[in-house]
Amino acid sequence: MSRLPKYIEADDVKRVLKMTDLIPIIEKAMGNFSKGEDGGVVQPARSFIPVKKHAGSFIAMCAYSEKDETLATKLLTRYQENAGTGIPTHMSAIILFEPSTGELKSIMDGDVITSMRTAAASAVATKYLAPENSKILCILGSGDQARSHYKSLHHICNFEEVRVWSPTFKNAQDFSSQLKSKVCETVEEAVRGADVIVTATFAKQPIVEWEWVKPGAHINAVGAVNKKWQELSSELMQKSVVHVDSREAAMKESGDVIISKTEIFAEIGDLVNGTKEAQKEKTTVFKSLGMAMEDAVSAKLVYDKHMENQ
Ligand SMILES: NC(=O)c1ccc[n+]([C@@H]2O[C@H](COP(=O)([O-])OP(=O)(O)OC[C@H]3O[C@@H](n4cnc5c(N)ncnc54)[C@H](O)[C@@H]3O)[C@@H](O)[C@H]2O)c1
Ligand SMILES: O=C(O)[C@@H]1CCCCN1
Repeated sequence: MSRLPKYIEADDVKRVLKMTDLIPIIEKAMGNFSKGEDGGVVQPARSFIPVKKHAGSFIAMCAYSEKDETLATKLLTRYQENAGTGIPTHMSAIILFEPSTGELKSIMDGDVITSMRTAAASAVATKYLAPENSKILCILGSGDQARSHYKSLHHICNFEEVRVWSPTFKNAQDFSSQLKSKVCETVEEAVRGADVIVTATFAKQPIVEWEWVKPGAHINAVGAVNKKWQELSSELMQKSVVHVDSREAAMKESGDVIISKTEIFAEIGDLVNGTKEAQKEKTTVFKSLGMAMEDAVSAKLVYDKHMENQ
């Protein structure tokens, strides 16, 4: 008997997905991922198809987690030139299967999950790596990820000040009128003295320099997902203790890691599992690339909560 998969639209994803539920689930998923075969996660390298004619990319990301009983793929487009047109720069759908039978369970919006699970992964990194009593948050970029990070990181630290910088001043002003923050005119002004820094931009060349960063600060570097792009200077990468979500992906996809030839200290999952020690007192970087595994556990959470309400 064939059954129709459940379609779950963005508003319904938003209604059931709560950051307080998501952060611990992503933390556990990052831990399982870093256990290798014992973690029961299968996550092949993702495929990028360049749509050169239109300056876009199509990305396919698949994962299975035995422990979480979830099997899913996210299909996503990234069209940077959509910025300012009213069409988002990232758009996606997640397809969820039942691992025990292979049945197609659901097709759901992937945009809300991409925003929230990326910010949740940075929240996990920040929990382990931010200096004690972090008070100043700096956000570079004012788009979708900048906004979701503003929300997720407030679950981890009691910030007294949030600073925002964006290449288009008006975008930073709009951000600040919606999410309480101070607009900065330069990256340097935003970064100096901050305890936690988020880089969530489409920069292709480094925008943050080592000398601006407060010793011991923690940086969540979310953009520059391309082997030729950098958000952080090579000096900053080399002098910081660098963490990633997936070593394998970082060596393949991260210009911040590849160009700087920096040494990766740990995956965030290693900190979760206690196999590597978090060095909170040092200047730390979490180079985030995003994992299919994060989408798969988030999609299962959304599906289960959505079906409870049916
Ligand atoms: N690590 C992950 O899991 C993950 C997930 C989703 C998105 N991303 C990446 O995060 C970044 C932000 O994504 P988003 O969804 O917020 O995009 P967005 O389009 O909503 O926002 C992009 C931001 O970058 C700024 N920007 C554009 N060009 C720039 C430049 N040359 N220098 C500095 N800033 C520039 C824009 O003004 C805007 O504030 C992108 O690089 C995206 O690919 C990473
Ligand atoms: O993990 C993700 O969902 C995104 C896809 C776009 C590039 C950055 N990472």
